[in-house]
Amino acid sequence: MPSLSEAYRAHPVHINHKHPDFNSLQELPESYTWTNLDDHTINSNNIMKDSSSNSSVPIIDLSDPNASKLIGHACKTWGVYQVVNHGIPLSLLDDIQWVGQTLFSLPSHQKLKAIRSPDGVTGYGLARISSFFPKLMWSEGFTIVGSPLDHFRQLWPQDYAKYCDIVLQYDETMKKLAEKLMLLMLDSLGITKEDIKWASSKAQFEKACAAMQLNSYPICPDPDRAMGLAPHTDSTFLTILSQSDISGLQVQREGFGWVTVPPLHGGLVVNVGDLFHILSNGLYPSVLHRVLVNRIRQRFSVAYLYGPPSNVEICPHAKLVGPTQPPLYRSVTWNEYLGTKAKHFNKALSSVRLCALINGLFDVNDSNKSSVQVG
Ligand SMILES: C=C1C[C@]23C[C@@]1(O)CC[C@H]2[C@@]12CCC[C@@](C)(C(=O)O1)[C@H]2[C@@H]3C(=O)O
Ligand SMILES: O=C(O)CCC(=O)C(=O)O
Ligand SMILES: [Fe+2]
Repeated sequence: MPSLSEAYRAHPVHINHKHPDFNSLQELPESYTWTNLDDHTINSNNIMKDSSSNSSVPIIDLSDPNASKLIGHACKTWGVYQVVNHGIPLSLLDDIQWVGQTLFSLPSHQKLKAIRSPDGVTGYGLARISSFFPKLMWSEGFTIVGSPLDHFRQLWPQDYAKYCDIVLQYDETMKKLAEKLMLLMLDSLGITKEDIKWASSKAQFEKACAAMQLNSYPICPDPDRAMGLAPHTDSTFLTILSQSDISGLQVQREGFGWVTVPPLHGGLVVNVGDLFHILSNGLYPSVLHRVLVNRIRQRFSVAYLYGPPSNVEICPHAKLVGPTQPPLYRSVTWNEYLGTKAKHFNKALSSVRLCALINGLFDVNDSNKSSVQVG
C-alpha cells in the first residue's frame, strides 16, 4: 500500500537546513526579516469582550448534543474551531509537549543527526514550505510519519524508547478523535460514513493516514519583523493542534484579517484542510493560518495531520453536487495532492479546480489578502 512518503520521492524538497542556534542571536538577521506582518491583526482576547462574539474562533464542547451543527457552522464561517471535553487526557497532552520541548532543546549537532532528507518525510528540519519564501522562518520542526524509531535512536541513543512510546500513544489516541471529528463534520453536511465508499469499510477507514508535526518557535529578538510559520493551509481533511499556553497562531478570516487563536488550557484547535475543502465542494473552506513569535517565551505546538488512506480518490461528494452545484474540484489522492502541494504550494487547490468562481465560492489560497510581502 502506498504511503505518504511516496509523494516526496517524486517531488524532493531541497531546503538548506543550516540555521543558526536561535538562542545565541541578539539581533534578527536580514535573512529572517519579514515586513507587513501586523496588517489587520485582531486579538480575539479583546474581541471576546465586545458584543460581536462572531469575531472569535468558536469553542465547541464535544459533549454538547448539538456539536455537529455547531461544528458545521464553525467550518463554514471560520474553517477552524477549538474543542473542549474531547476526552484526550491532559497528561497525554503534557507528555507530547514534553517530547517536543526535550527534542528541540537538544544541541544543534544532535538534532542534525535526525535531519529530514529532501525526498523523505520524517525527521528534523526547517518548515517544508520554506522553499517558497525568500525569507527564513523563526522556527524548527520535526515531522513524523509512521514510526519515529530510526530517527529517535539518532537523537537519544539510550532512551529513545520512552519518547517513541509517547508518540505512539498520542498517535493512537488522536486517530480516534480525528475519526470522531471527521464524522461530525460529515454529519453536519448530511453525509454519513455509509455514503463514502472508503469510510464505510471498517478496514479502509482505519487505514486513514496521518502525520505528526512537532513545532518550536524560539524566543525572538525582534518579533515584529519575524515570521514563525508563513501563511499556509494544511493539505489534510483536518488538523488537530495542541498549542502550549503561549499565543502565536493566527487564522485569516475574510473581512476580519488575521485573528489570533487564544490558547485554551486543555483545548485543541481543529483546522479544516484542503482535502475536506475538496470533499465539501468548497462549502467548508480550508483555513489559511500562520504563526507569529514573541520575545518572552519559546512556544511549542504539536499538529496531528489527518487525511484519507493515501491512495484513495477524494472528490466533491455526490450529495453536494447537482445541476445547480457542479463539482468544483477534480478527484485527487492525498499522495498526489501532497506532490502538487510540494510543487505549487498555496496554488495547489486552484490547480485541481475544475470550474471558475461560482456563487461566490472561492479558494482562500487565491485571496490577494493572503499574500505577505517580504524583504
Ligand atoms: C502529511 C503532511 C502534511 C504536511 C506535509 C506532510 O507530509 C507532513 C508535514 C505536514 C506539514 C506541517 C506544517 C505545514 C505543512 C504545510 C508543511 O509544510 O508540512 C504541512 C503539510 C501539508 O499539510 O501540506
Ligand atoms: O504552531 C502552530 O500553532 C501551527 C502549526 C501548523 O500550522 C502546522 O504544523 O501545520
Ligand atoms: Fe498548519
